[in-house]
Amino acid sequence: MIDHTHDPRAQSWVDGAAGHPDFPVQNLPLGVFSHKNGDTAPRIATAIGDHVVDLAGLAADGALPAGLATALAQPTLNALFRLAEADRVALRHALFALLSSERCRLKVTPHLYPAADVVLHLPFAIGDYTDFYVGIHHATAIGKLFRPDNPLLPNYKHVPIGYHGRASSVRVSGTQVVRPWGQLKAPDADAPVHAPCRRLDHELELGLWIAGDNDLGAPVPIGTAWERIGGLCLLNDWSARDIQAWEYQPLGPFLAKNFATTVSPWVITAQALAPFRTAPQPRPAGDPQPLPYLREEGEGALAITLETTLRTAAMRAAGLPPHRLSHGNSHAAMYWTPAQIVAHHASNGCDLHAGDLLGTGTLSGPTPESAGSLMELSQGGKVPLPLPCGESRTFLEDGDELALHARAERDGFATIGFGPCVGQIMPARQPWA
Ligand SMILES: O=C(O)/C=C/C(=O)CC(=O)CC(=O)O
Ligand SMILES: [Ca+2]
Ligand SMILES: [Mg+2]
Repeated sequence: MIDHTHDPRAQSWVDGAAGHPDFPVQNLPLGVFSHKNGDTAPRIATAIGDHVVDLAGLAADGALPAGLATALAQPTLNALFRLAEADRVALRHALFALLSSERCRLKVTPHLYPAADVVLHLPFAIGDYTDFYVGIHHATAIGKLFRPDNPLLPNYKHVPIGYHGRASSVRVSGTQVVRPWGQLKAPDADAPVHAPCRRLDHELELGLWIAGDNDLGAPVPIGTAWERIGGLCLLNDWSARDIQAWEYQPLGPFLAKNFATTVSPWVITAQALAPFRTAPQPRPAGDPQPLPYLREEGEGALAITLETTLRTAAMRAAGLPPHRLSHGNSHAAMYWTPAQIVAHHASNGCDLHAGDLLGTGTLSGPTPESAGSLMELSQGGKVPLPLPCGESRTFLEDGDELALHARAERDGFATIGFGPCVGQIMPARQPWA
């Protein structure tokens, strides 16, 4: 739904919010923060420019729709996203009015804090996490590296492929990532060794935050699947490629991917993203049409600009900014849409609940510079990438800081950003010594 909250002429009275690259008043993402000093209990917030607004505080003052006060007083977004979509639309409209109208300055100011003074938390208590594989260029490229004769398996164009991930190790942006140990077996070795991962990689993905609930046994029809997407985030499905190559058959990724998954803290709501919905890429001639339960009409796809950057310890020491590793767009990457992912996941009656997290899969574009993992960028570790400071990388080294970025942009609309999804690699621990 596109309404006046998308008017590109609207500006917030909050200092620095007008023209902010991520959080102008047209975005109004939802998240959870606590104060660095003072009261450290987590509270629900929105971001506006370089500030956050405490929504529990605003609701307690009676400045937000009364029916939302209980959900807004919780330490996570689960209760708010269990409510009907209309409630989150009402919240967006109320926040837009409060933050764009100068008359509301006095009402909001007691609840406005500089982003630098707060810490952001995981926005949901995550019940379940599933990762898909809808990036067809990634699936083809990585398939070639794992299975040279058989890159894209015959099911790919019929079924949105996924694997069940692990919710316990999902962390918010900024959390350090400890290099995992695992079983590694070089192709020419007789036996595996147990050692720290040597081929540590990132995966550039979008995360879908589920809204609402469906009962066990009750599928989600494709026509209503978008209503179950509360919002999006960036997701880094850190991947230990050497562990993965040895363990993944026949059941798929396990310890190669469940040691850490990083998400960006702000939920970019489905309402904020409405102007950036577009028709899916037409399927190439000769590709099968989706089965009826996956057939989606209209503007089900998303056009979101994506970027990854890397900063090594040497670059940090030299005061250099992060180096761009890749840039692309979700529209060029996704063979299946967000609604197809949700409808397929629930098509057997699997119940999805508010705060569940679904990863899209790595969103590599069709060109080498838009690859969403180092495995692709370094062609399986064969071609090192040159970096500033005279360094190079095939895979991540200790001290490296990897960041994902995303923006939704379209002529005639204010650009909105996701805020970064960052993780720094820490050395493997030595639990076996
Ligand atoms: O075996 C393969 O082809 C590779 C599988 C994955 O790496 C799983 C995954 O995380 C998919 C993705 O992010 O696109
Ligand atoms: Ca993945
Ligand atoms: Mg993971």
